[in-house]
Amino acid sequence: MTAEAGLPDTLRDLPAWTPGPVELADLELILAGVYRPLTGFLGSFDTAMVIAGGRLADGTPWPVPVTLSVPKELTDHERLVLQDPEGVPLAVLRVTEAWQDPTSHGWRLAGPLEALRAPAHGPFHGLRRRPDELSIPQEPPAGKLAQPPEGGRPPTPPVNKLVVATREPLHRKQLGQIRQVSERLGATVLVLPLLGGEHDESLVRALLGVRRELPDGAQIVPVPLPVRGAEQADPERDVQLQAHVAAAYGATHLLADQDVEGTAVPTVVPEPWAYDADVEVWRPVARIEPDHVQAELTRERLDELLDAGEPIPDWFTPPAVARELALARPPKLSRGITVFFTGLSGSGKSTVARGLADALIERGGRTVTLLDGDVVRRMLSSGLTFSRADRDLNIRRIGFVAAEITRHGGTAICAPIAPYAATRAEVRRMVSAVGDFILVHVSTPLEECERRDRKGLYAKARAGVIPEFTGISDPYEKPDDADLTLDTSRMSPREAVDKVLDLLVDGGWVRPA
Ligand SMILES: Nc1ncnc2c1ncn2[C@@H]1O[C@H](COP(=O)(O)OS(=O)(=O)O)[C@@H](OP(=O)(O)O)[C@H]1O
Ligand SMILES: Nc1ncnc2c1ncn2[C@@H]1O[C@H](COP(=O)(O)OP(=O)(O)O)[C@@H](O)[C@H]1O
Repeated sequence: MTAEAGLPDTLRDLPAWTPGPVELADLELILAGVYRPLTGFLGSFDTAMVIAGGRLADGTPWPVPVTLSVPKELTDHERLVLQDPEGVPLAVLRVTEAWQDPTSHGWRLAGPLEALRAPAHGPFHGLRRRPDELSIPQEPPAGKLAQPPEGGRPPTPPVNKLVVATREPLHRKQLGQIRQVSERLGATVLVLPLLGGEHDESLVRALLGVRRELPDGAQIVPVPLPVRGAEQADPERDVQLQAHVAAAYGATHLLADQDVEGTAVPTVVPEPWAYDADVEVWRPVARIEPDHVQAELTRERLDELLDAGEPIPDWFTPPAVARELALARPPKLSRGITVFFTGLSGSGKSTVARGLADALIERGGRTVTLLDGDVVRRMLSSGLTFSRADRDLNIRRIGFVAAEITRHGGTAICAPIAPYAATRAEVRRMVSAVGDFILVHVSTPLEECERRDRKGLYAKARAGVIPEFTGISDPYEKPDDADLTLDTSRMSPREAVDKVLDLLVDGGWVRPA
């Protein structure tokens, strides 16, 4: 890595691009040597071979396509600066191939990377380590040192290293299993929190909170390894990638839920454990008396307890972990939520949204921000037109603000037309990552909206004075994923508001009146 200086003169004229979150994580791991033998992003042939058979073109096993998407405009340059989301240059890509993905037809660039600067890390940056920065050699666990042969050099002690790569906190069961496996293998333990979710800091805190319950000397090193997109989300290949990462960090074994063949280091699947409720300890199922009661807390039950704000039992997880679970999934009554109205102009979105905001404020207990279509157009999105691109940008801006409000436990009520399903889905994804999202389709028929014509816009649209008018000369894609549908030609505004309130009360987000 070069020193923290500005961009070298020779690179200033190169085009720059900010890769997506998974690609940035890949870039960091390539530069850190964690993805060796990869030295850059893959080309079309390597990618096809990896997808088809889990091997690079030269036969080296590699589980997932590590590729870089770019807009077409960037495909005819020899070099490209890759930067972080704040625009800080991280690396230079020497382009060896520009290629088009055969399925999505999106453009990709391949080629080796040259590091410019180590990526800046936020919270817990002090824990990050590249493999070459780990404190090696590590001491073998006490009692495992072989005796030196007489007169000869002492042999290097066989040191096993168990890597536990996880996107979830460790509960009492997993902690017991890790202690058992590491003892059996005579292994030191390295926990790799796999970052890339909305609750990264919470995950790291939850793992630091159980440090004392891990085998002595266990290290915790966060590694950016987000879950890949749907088309690549294959649990076996994820384990294989984790095994590559583990190998780079010197692992001899990787703890896994399932045995996977051909991994870079062997996987170890712990034997099943359960809570022996009679003697109040976790232990291997095989060692629980047949007449004893075994307990487990399912994921569904855990979520129910968290949603209701009820305590997580101490037998299941240590208090430090329970605290983090509650922070990552707050009780529904205080969890952030976005209620997103969509529908034609004049369908009643603003009227119902305003009525809902008033009702929630009157009840108390929730902070409310109303992002009405017209108001947003004046403030956040002034200057935007009603072209498809501008409407999408407008909705994304609303989604961004709504997601921030939701992240901080607020209630965002949005009421734009939002005519395109794909953009609405994008907003649903953004918000759902940090809280809850409810889509309300105000499905009032066009004829009724046009009859109301509160602002005289339909008349102008029919006369051709306003072009690209939704429902007249521009499309509206009806949602098929609405959580509630309201046809306001058949109900009063009060009834419409009550239907949304009922949904919020039934779902647990709002206290019954
Ligand atoms: N061409 C065209 N098409 C649709 N609507 C138009 C247009 N020109 C102006 N208006 C007025 O703008 C309001 C819709 O803005 P939105 O931001 O909600 O639209 S979008 O979601 O970006 O499509 C909409 O307000 P509402 O009636 O509250 O929906 C209209 O008053
Ligand atoms: N049940 C109802 N819900 C909402 N609006 C209604 C209803 N019945 C009649 N209206 C009237 O329809 C018009 C809807 O306008 P508005 O709320 O601004 O719609 P939008 O925001 O979708 O453009 C208002 O004049 C409102 O009084």
